Amino acid sequence: MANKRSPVNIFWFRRDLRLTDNAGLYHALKQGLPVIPLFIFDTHILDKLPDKNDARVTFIHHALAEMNEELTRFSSSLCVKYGKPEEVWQELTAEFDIREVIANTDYEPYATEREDKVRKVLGKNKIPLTTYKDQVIFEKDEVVKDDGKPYTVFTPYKRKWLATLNPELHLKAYPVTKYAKNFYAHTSWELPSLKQIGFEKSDLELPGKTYRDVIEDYHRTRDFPSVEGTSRIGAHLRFGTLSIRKVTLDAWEAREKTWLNELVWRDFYAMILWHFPETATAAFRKNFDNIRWRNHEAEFEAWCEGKTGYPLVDAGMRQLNETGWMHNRIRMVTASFLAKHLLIDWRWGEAYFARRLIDYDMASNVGGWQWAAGSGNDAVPYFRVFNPQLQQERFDPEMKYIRRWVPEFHDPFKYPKPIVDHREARERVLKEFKRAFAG
Ligand SMILES: Cc1cc2nc3c(=O)[nH]c(=O)nc-3n(C[C@H](O)[C@H](O)[C@H](O)COP(=O)(O)OP(=O)(O)OC[C@H]3O[C@@H](n4cnc5c(N)ncnc54)[C@H](O)[C@@H]3O)c2cc1C
Repeated sequence: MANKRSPVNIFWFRRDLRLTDNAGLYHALKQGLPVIPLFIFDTHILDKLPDKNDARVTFIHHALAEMNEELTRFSSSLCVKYGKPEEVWQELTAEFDIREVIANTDYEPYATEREDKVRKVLGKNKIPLTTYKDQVIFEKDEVVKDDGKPYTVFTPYKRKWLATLNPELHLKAYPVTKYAKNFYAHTSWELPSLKQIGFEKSDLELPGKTYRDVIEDYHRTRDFPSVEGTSRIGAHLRFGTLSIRKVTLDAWEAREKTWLNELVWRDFYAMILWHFPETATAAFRKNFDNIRWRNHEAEFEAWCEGKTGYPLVDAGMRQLNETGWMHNRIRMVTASFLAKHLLIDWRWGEAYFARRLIDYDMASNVGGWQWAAGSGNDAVPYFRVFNPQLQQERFDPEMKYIRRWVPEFHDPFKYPKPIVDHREARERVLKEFKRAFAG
């Protein structure tokens, strides 16, 4: 073990919980000083989680345990702290002779704010904090319009993204193990249990890491919620337990490119949130802020519980509540139903998804919600109101998905009548949207 006062670098894990192909970790180890691998259970985040069996916390804990196991190969272990990051860093600067802190960039507004605070603490001790791109293929201003402004429409963004991509350069793996001998030698740090950080193990099944088997057929199967036609790797991309470079390389090398398109959407929404952080809570199209949302609490509750009387909407909400995941087609249908049929503020729905989705990602969730509500930068036109009945006929024609999640849908004694009439709801929302846009 290195002497406590001999110089070290620290690599701070956040949304990059893996030891392979990790940009920042590679650069940290390559420098030569012993590198302490650090993770902080951030109480600013944990204290706000209402469910003590939150599956995301179980997911992270599981990923940390796996990394710890792998680190024993290099006679090292994770240093895991619990608390407010700015205070934890204060303690770490007193405990170790830190020469540099290295991390991968986290683009969310809270992460940026947190980093600013930590930079101040480190700055007082003259310790630099260096960050690397790892979470996306292209970040910030790497894919922008010819005039240097950010794209706000997906299709031209995608065209430029594809034209900019050099797979040998942008998708190349970082060979972390080449310098693994530089991990700080220390095997006795303990990973706190879930209970020690105030949580319980979630009962939800955590998603697997396989995705290759869906790529070739994705364009045919992706819209049918009863088919296992999508990868379900969102949580692994969210927490970095899979490398976005490796996943994108596999998508790039496949014959069928529809799935690659989805990964570009992910970069697109991350870029939008970075350039327009205010859209996390405000409509991208400003005139949407004039809408008088009805915000009917009992109707919102019925939507959350999957009791709207629209079987496809209810199936989606029950799938979300019971598994922590919902199929993309049904995310669109349920989101549109809340914002348009019920005229409930899209932010209520966004917050509910944020609480329930294991793959919750602020950029994609806000992007998806604003798209469905019509307030987004490249959204579905405001006057297009998904008809849940027609959506069911097209995408769940044999009602397999509905039968799975709402088995009582045909029983008038057990299943509620529709909470709103489709035609009336459509007229109501169009009237309100027109009023809001005229004012
Ligand atoms: C209202 C709404 C809310 C959403 N909230 C989230 C969210 O919180 N987190 C999230 O990762 N995605 C979100 N999405 C996008 C999409 O629904 C999910 O990424 C997808 O359903 C996850 O399932 P999968 O992993 O099987 O995806 P696949 O279809 O297998 O796609 C592979 C990966 O590509 C990315 N991706 C796919 N579709 C999109 C998309 N439309 N936008 C951005 N990235 C995409 C995801 O990382 C996904 O894991 C939302 C969409 C809507 C309409």
